[in-house]
Amino acid sequence: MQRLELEDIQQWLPNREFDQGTNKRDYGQVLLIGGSAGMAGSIIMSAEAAVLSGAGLTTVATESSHHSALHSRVPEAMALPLNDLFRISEQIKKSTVVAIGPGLGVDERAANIFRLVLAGVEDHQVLILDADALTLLAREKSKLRMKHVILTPHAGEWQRLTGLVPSEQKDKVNQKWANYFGTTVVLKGDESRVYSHDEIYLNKKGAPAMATGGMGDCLTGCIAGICAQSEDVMKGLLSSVYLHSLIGGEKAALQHMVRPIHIAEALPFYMKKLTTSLR
Ligand SMILES: NC(=O)C1=CN([C@@H]2O[C@H](COP(=O)(O)OP(=O)(O)OC[C@H]3O[C@@H](n4cnc5c(N)ncnc54)[C@H](O)[C@@H]3O)[C@@H](O)[C@H]2O)[C@@H](O)CC1
Ligand SMILES: Nc1ncnc2c1ncn2[C@@H]1O[C@H](COP(=O)(O)OP(=O)(O)O)[C@@H](O)[C@H]1O
Ligand SMILES: [Mg+2]
Repeated sequence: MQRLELEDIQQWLPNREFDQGTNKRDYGQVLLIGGSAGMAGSIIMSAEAAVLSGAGLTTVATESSHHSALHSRVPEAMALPLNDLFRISEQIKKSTVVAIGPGLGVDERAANIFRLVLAGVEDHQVLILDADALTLLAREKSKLRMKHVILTPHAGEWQRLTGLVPSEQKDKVNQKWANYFGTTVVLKGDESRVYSHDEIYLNKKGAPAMATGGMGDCLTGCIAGICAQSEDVMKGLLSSVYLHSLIGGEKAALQHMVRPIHIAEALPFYMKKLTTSLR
């Protein structure tokens, strides 16, 4: 088991300080899919984190009735209707990272979009399955064929996927299940663990002030945005998990609870501070 440390994350986070002649297309295209009726906030929080962690272009497939809410909170993001499977499928092809699940629902439409994503994502892309996409995966219990798939369950979602109740969710068996699905797994909790094929990483940062709805949705956007700019998917993933908790933990020193959107707002400042001469 390897504990995540600040010195490692400083090396792994994307650093733009010395880039020359780049444009938005050099920093990745993120597609976020979710936010069915009543759940606009989930995918808006993901979008805010993706944009503010530095994704070059962010597109959100969400209920059309949520587009104005999305644009008023995150005008940098583009929007697609959740009902338009053709446009979602076209957007998948253009994406560096696809993240699906926050607020998506688990009805027939959600299942169709989920299948479209599983069929469309290729080995050069990163796929993140969170929230309701994990429930849809649990129904099928299928192995995933793509090279870079990240699952981000909490203990309840992991139980749905594996049948393990939280007290049975121990490292050895968790890693076996991660390997079974053919994915990297971020098992979220007060301490989060990342199970890759051959290593387990422990994140000790964070605080109970982060225990509020939407905190995982924010993490999903953060992973998507950072992985979209990272050559090495695992380094992008590990630095996202650590950074999200680092910010939450530091805010918790002054606050009873921490808003997910405030973690997103802090991302560009922390990324600059941790990766450049400002540190
Ligand atoms: N503002 C919003 O629109 C929000 C939307 N959300 C969406 O709401 C949907 C349901 O999400 P839920 O996370 O409630 O998932 P689920 O309703 O799928 O799972 C919750 C179940 O897991 C169990 N469980 C065990 N350990 C847990 C743990 N550590 N944390 C949470 N539950 C645990 C709970 O007891 C409960 O039975 C998702 O689509 C999610 O993205 C939430 O993210 C909250 C905020
Ligand atoms: N007590 C805690 N200490 C540290 N981090 C926490 C704590 N409770 C929750 N978190 C973090 O908050 C996030 C919660 O994710 P999740 O349960 O998916 O929330 P949601 O679905 O409501 O967005 C995870 O990143 C988890 O690690
Ligand atoms: Mg969640």
